[in-house]
Amino acid sequence: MEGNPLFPIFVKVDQTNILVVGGGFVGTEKVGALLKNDPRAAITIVARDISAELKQLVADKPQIRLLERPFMWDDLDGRDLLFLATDNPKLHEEIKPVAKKRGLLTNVADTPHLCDFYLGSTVKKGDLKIGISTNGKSPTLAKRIKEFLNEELPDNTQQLLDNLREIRDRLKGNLEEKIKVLDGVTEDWLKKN
Ligand SMILES: C[C@@]1(CC(=O)O)C2=NC(=C\c3[nH]c(c(CCC(=O)O)c3CC(=O)O)Cc3[nH]c(c(CC(=O)O)c3CCC(=O)O)/C=C3\N/C(=C\2)[C@@H](CCC(=O)O)[C@]3(C)CC(=O)O)/[C@H]1CCC(=O)O
Ligand SMILES: NC(=O)c1ccc[n+]([C@@H]2O[C@H](COP(=O)([O-])OP(=O)(O)OC[C@H]3O[C@@H](n4cnc5c(N)ncnc54)[C@H](O)[C@@H]3O)[C@@H](O)[C@H]2O)c1
Repeated sequence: MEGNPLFPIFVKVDQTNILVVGGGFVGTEKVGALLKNDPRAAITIVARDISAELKQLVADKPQIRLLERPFMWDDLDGRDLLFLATDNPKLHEEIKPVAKKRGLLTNVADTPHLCDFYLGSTVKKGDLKIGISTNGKSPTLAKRIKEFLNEELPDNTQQLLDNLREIRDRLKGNLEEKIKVLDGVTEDWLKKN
């Protein structure tokens, strides 16, 4: 396969039932990434020990459930997405095929071959969100591209989006005519900024 075959989607994590197994460094990173995108994210965390940092991160989020005990098979019931982030790779190998059979999409810390999906590096300017993937080749490069885009994207991006929405709502005519006008309005945006 040449190039990056991953299909990007943007998930509504406030209406997704997410299970994170493991509450150490990596578990905290994954929960942090979910909450940074949407503080309403619906997450259950099950871990033998949940770190003080993770407890603090979710302290003001009543929709997050903390289960401080070892993983049990029933924990998979009703989940949509699964993150495996324990320090026990054997446990991950065991859980993954069962999760797959039950139709769950799984991300396994540090184990690309067991992942159904990867997390991307994300850039956010108001309503604009850009997801970056290097197909697992270099998360460090993804981070650098994120920093570059954060720096270079104009500060008026949200204003432009709001204006475009207004223009779009006001425009009469068929879709083709609308696209023509909206293309015209945005043509020089990045060049001017
Ligand atoms: C988006 C982000 C979210 C997150 O998960 O935090 C993310 N990694 C981030 C950072 C980061 N991760 C690592 C470093 C250290 C330096 C380096 O290795 O480059 C840095 C950089 C840093 O921290 O500066 C270590 C690492 N990561 C993976 C492996 C395993 C392997 O490659 O085999 C190892 C080696 C572990 C080891 O050797 O011990 C694997 C994955 N990491 C991914 C995502 C997926 C691919 C995304 C893509 O295609 O680009 C994938 C495949 C699976 C997944 O995790 O979903 C976040 C983006 C940065 C940001 O936005 O700030
Ligand atoms: N620490 C890093 O910088 C880093 C970076 C990339 C990948 N990794 C990998 O990610 C994995 C997790 O690393 P970490 O640093 O988060 O480890 P950690 O020791 O900080 O956390 C492990 C977590 O798993 C929980 N756990 C272990 N067995 C369990 C079970 N049976 N049921 C429920 N919870 C259980 C522990 O209680 C703890 O909360 C490791 O495989 C590691 O190699 C670590």
